[in-house]
Amino acid sequence: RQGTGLRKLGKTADEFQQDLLSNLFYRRGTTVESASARDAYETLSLTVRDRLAERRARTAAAHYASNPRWVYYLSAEYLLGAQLEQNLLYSGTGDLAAEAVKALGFSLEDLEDLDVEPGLGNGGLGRLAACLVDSLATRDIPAVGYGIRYDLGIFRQIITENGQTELPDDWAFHGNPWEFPAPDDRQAVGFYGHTEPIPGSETRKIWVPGEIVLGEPSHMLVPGYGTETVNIVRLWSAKASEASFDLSRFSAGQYAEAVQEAVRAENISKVLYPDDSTELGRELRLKQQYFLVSCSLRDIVRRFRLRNEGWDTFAEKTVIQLNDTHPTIAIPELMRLLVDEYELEWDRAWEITRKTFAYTCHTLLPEALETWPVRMFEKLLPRHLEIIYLINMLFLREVEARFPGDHDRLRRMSIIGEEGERRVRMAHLAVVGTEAVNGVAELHSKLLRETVLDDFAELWPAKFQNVTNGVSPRRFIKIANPRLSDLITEGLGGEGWLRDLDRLAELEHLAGDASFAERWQSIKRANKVDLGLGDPDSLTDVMIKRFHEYKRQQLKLLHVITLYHRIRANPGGDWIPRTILFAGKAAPAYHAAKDIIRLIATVAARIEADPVVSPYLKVVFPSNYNVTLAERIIPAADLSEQISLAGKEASGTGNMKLALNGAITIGTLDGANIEIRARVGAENFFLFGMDAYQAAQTRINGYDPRHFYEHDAELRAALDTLASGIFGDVGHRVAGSLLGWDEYLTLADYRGYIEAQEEVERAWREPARWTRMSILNTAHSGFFSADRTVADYAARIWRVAPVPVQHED
Ligand SMILES: CCc1ccc([C@H](C)CC(=O)N[C@@H]2O[C@H](CO)[C@@H](O)[C@H](O)[C@H]2O)cc1
Repeated sequence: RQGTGLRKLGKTADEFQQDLLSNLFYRRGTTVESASARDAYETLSLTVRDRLAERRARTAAAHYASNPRWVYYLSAEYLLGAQLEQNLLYSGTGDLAAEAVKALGFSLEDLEDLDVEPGLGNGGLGRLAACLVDSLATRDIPAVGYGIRYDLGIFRQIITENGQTELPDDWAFHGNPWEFPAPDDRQAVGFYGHTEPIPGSETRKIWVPGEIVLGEPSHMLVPGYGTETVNIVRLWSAKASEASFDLSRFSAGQYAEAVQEAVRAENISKVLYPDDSTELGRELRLKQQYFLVSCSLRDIVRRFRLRNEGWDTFAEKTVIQLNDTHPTIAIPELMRLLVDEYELEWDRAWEITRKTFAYTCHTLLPEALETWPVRMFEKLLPRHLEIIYLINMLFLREVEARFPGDHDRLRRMSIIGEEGERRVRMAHLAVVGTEAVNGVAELHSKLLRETVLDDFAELWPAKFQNVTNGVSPRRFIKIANPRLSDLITEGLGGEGWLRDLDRLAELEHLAGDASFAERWQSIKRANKVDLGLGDPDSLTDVMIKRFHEYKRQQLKLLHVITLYHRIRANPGGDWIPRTILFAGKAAPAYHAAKDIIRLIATVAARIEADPVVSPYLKVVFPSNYNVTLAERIIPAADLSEQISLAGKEASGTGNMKLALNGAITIGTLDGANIEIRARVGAENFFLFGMDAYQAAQTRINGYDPRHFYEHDAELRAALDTLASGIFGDVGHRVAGSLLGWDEYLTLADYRGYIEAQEEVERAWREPARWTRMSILNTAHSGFFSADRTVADYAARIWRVAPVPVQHED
């Protein structure tokens, strides 16, 4: 430590207090007397950050000394969640902080309410990235997450009777104490322009961009839990090059024009695209993707060349995971750097590139698989299009050799789609240019091999893998549900389970213990009281996820209407009080999903106002679902709704978080539901509906939703009520789409779903049985830890090993 400049950061309450006060004075420039809550929050954050930065310094030293193989995670989205509570837990300073801020006249809770949640993602894909970087650090694996620092994150959602309204999310409006801007690591990124041949070289070209934008990184610390490792996430924001301000126009009074180029440049990282399943093909989105990729690859190459090793070790020292197709342009970009800038031979460069990348696919929806118009590529990235053409030509030669004369196969597999407007198929480029392709749950990976990417799986079967998703047990149990966490720690004799989640299985023998079960139940009730959105003794039935017709929030709505009818038909019946909680955002341009949100809000208000039904049924829809709200809702849930049409939800991760917190799943054989049911036991899972193959067959055989309308009286009554106009024309529209095409076979699965809900009610009437099922769901969900997911990637795709970081002396 001598001469390292690393200050000894005290562990005692006094020393922590000292640090807090000196940060208030020297870094916040204020005094105890005039300190505001924001002063206290910023100061506490810096004081905690210092302790993580100290570990970061030791981590960097250990990584430099061991010259390891690095994992680089490229993702257009990260849903990191609120930072303060996590960093207090991971730095072990929670109690010290609570004491110290009291002296400033604040409580930790006050300050946690000021904590930022960087909403730099849409949903599952973005949150998975956050859970994986957390587990990479916890498993001591050297890694960097690269992303975009959007000024405006996922929109803030307001829910009224008219449905969803979107407001900009200026998440860092008050600044963000958890990041370290690093302007000295800026990278220049080119766009547009043209290419020029290089005399004597048939593969190398010069690219003369028409526009240059600067990428400025700022990194956030990613501490491991119960270990010393602190990795980083590096987020790029677009800056205009110095020369962009047009002084002559300014002095001519053309102020807007003077800054226009700067605005254009900075627009690249201005806002996150709020779509999570339909590509809109906007040029700015492709610009964002190339911006992320170009900055990150230059940074990765800079870090590699610091060690002066030859290019042949690049793929040994580097594995780059592509989080869906969004960063796939990285493949031709690395080829451009190696061939055009570092003058490697094409074949050698291609060998290195293919060995460096791996691709994770997160969807099965055809409309979510990105394809970009060739003409847009030609304009925006002319050199990359040339490189893609050459990659495709050599690839099709390989296919031709393997399947001679099979022209239809060549057309199907080509990276360039020739139907109609010519388009670059990013998923095909991702498969061709990577060493490994994986789905995110067993069924998903199987369907990828059998459907979307079947030709590629036939050509390269060994390339296709499965890595089932996982979630962070620290954020989604320890931080979200401290009561349950403490009970588990008591039951298992220590907190080891937080780093070894399979140990939850030891809870099985407590499932029959009446006092343990009683405490388990009372914790769930206390969490419901905290949530304060419904009667804590009611069955809390939760559907929390992005709105999409394949996720079938519309099916849940049909259940609500059916319950509404049943209760009105028999007001004195022995009805189980139920609180049905919806939460989630819809992409602003996804009108069918927004209709469902609006209809739910209208139905909720009508039930609330109905004296016969409201004593038994309450529909709540808290707005602006995000990571922080998820942490509040999940511990309070009894029933977890995972009712997507089988074959559509790649995995789901909310299903895992809810099961880990003792919620019992009602669901279809889709995504990771299948693996949850296999592990918690069929008797602890409410199953219904067609499986993926039956669903596909139903569509092939010709599906007539009206058949179910005509042959199911309750379904007909529910649809008639929706269409009756009492819920406005939105009800009519939703009923119309279900009776018209019903893309996701909602009506076909209705009766099975209603019967499963009746099974739910029978189980709920036996509290001991329900609590036992709840405990066993938690006990057998250890597999769904993101630590296990990372261990799978590390062993089967990344081939990396942990690098221990020594404790401070
Ligand atoms: C082009 C627009 C776009 C944007 C995002 C996406 C994501 C892939 C959508 C997404 O978040 N997928 C979800 O990923 C989770 C993590 O693997 C899975 O658990 C979910 O099942 C899957 O829907 C697709 C298309």
